[in-house]
Amino acid sequence: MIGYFGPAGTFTHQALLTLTDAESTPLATVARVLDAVRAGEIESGLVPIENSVEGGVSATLDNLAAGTPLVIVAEVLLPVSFVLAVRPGTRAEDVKRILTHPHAYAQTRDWIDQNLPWATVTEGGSTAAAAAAVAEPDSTFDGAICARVAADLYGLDCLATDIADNPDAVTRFVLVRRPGELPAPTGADKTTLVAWMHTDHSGALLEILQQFAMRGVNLTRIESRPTKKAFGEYCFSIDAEGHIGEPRMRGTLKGLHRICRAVTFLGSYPRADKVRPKIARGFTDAEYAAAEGWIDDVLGRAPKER
Ligand SMILES: O=C(O)C(=O)Cc1ccccc1
Repeated sequence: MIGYFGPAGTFTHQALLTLTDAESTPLATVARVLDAVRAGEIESGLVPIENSVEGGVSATLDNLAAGTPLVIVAEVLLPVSFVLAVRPGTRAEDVKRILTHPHAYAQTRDWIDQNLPWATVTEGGSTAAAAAAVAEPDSTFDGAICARVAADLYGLDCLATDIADNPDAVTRFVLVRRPGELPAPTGADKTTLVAWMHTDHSGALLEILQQFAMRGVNLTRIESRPTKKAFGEYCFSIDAEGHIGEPRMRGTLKGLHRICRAVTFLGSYPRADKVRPKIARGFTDAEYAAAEGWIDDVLGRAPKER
């Protein structure tokens, strides 16, 4: 059973339908999805992690960083487009109170300011939960910013469609499981991790970045997040190109383990866009293997199984 950030009609639900038609169940918050996976109540869970306008989804990044480690086994990229959904009969001038998810508001803020300057916006739940709340006859909310499917599902009318400030917005979702066998390397993979650095010396972040740079490993996302343990203390949430099964990435992870206070490995999995990294001279698997072979020769030992 796959859990997803619900209820039915969320963008996460749509992302899930592009991935599989396996049996699924909605859960009301990102934390509930991740905790249900940890508890073994569901096999895997799909949650939003990043979008092209707002950046990282803090609820997901922080829960993955701090909770019992889970691993990402797949990612989905979904173009998102928003509608303003209302109970049938509601006119634009009647839309005084809007309910939506914080990331949906962040992506439609200018449109709301320009078109409904009298409206106040409340952030909470998911976009589909907002649509369901607006559909209640005695709802205190007049409109929801959500996906068109959510408006249809909860019997609402669309007062406006395609209201995103940035029409090309894309959201990335990840499917997580309890740690176990990892997806095999495909040559177009990503690795996600959290680096908890020592804070007692200068240059600690530079040392972390060096571990990637010196092995030709490109980053696709890096964000500092508060550790929530002490004011001013941060960890780094990182996505990098490559798979832990590849020597460049293994070396990077080993290097990070040596220099960091802790490293939380959050998975190596195929990239949704299937983009293969450009591997610079000196960093290919064959060159790593040749270097190991050379050491074996120098030490006069039989080549190891690699
Ligand atoms: O609330 C939803 O529908 C979600 O799945 C989270 C979300 C919100 C806004 C853009 C993309 C994903």
